[in-house]
Amino acid sequence: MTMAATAGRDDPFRDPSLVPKHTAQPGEVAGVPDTLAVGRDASLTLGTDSLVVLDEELQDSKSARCCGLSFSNASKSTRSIPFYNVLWAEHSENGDITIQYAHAVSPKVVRPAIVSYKLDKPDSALAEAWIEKLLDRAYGASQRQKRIKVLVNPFGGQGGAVKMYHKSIAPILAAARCTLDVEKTTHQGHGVEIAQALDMDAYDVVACCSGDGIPHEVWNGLGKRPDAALALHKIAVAQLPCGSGNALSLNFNGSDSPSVAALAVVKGLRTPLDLASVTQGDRRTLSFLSQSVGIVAETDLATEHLRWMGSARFTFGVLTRLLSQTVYPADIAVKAVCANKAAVRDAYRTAAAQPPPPPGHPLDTRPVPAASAPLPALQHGDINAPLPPDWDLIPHDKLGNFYAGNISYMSPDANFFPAALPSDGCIDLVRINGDVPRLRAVSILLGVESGKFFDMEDVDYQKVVAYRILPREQKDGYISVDGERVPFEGFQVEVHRGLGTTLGKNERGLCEAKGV
Ligand SMILES: Nc1ncnc2c1ncn2[C@@H]1O[C@H](COP(=O)(O)OP(=O)(O)OP(=O)(O)O)[C@@H](O)[C@H]1O
Repeated sequence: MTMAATAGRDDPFRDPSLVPKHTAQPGEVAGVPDTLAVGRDASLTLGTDSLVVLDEELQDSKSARCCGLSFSNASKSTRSIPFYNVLWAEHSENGDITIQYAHAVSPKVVRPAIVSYKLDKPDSALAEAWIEKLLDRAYGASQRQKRIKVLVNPFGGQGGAVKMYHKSIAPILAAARCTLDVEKTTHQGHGVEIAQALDMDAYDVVACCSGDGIPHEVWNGLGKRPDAALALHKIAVAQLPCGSGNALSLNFNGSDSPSVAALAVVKGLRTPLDLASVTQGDRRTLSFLSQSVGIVAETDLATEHLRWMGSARFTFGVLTRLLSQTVYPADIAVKAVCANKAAVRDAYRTAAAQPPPPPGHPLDTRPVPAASAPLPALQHGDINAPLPPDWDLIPHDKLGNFYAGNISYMSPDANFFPAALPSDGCIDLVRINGDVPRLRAVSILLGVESGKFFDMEDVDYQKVVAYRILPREQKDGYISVDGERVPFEGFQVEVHRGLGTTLGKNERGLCEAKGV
């Protein structure tokens, strides 16, 4: 991402007043100058992608260090702050203009910083109009001053969520003038209860300082309400990564670093997200991330005792099972939309080539559901209904990995579903046989990290709108829905296009991942 750290690369001799003029966008205040003179030798200019601070005193002023500006090259008098990093700006009666921004301390850490200057001649109308223009560039179509219900799971990840929230997240949200209502989860399922009772008119976002478990609970809580469709549409669920699995943040904030994710949430665009109904027994659960049966589920859920290994735990777990060529027989029926990789790639490229909304226009153009609309009815029945006549139940005797994903990244180095489109109404389904020769199996595992996975011949990859899977010949085993263990019995999944809402960086609503 472009951050304040790039400031040092700017040409120190460039005259910011010569920065190409930005074309006025609808809603922008016409006639407001891009450059404000702030003192004898200083100016603030709205450049193409950043706010350019020209200040002769930056060359030797140590006091300006408290402003958080970078002094890697003390001879420079020009610094730029990417608009993306600008959090807030305001002015006082006596002509002070104060700009708060997220300063990149390192690629994984941003901290709030301030630049403050006095206008040459106090002019409230000018200051106000210029600040409006700056905030317009800084936020674009993203809502300013979001009202956020923050849920902190004190036991998420290594148990450091409360500390991470106060140290890395809250300062960024506060600097952006978000309205915050913070609550710690006190027990399992608390996220469901909070979302179920949430005052929908009081918040725009529920941000979870947690792993993927709390977002899963929040979407399910919203889904239990009598006004589920409206609640899922109105309330964006985001993650401020503080857990052991932070896939939601990796895919939409482009990072699993708490402070960088906080900035992404501040700047996030409302992004429609498919949610899938998983029916099992007589239960119906919403899934935003994944369902897995076989090697991934077993590795994820059966290796808790290896947590001390950190991220190597997963690789180790998969390797031991690959080498023993474990199979997990099942009968599977799918309703496919893209039945082969060529069709999948085509669908991805078509979506990725769509023009983004015009500047200032929202990405989310879904119609608002009626206030009384509940969760959508199942189009294909549940797991207990007869198999829809156009689905075939196909025996998979050698199944090794059954993995269905709604978004791309499952963990930091695993872009497992590179073709995933968050609101295409499909879930991406990967199937790999468990009896592939060991060396090839290992190369598949390595292919996930290297990005070659999708094209490997042993990897079956489809886009489906619904499926049913019935495990066979195993007394017990592991099934994971969004990383949580569910009973070992058959289940059916049906995708609801754009039923949920998250916040994302991508102007086309795509995941922050390399596609296909
Ligand atoms: N105060 C609490 N005490 C015990 N469990 C809680 C509490 N708050 C939340 N939980 C539960 O913790 C689970 C995991 O949460 P989360 O996803 O935040 O963390 P994680 O570290 O990524 O998860 P995991 O333990 O699954 O790896 C959720 O199922 C949630 O219900």
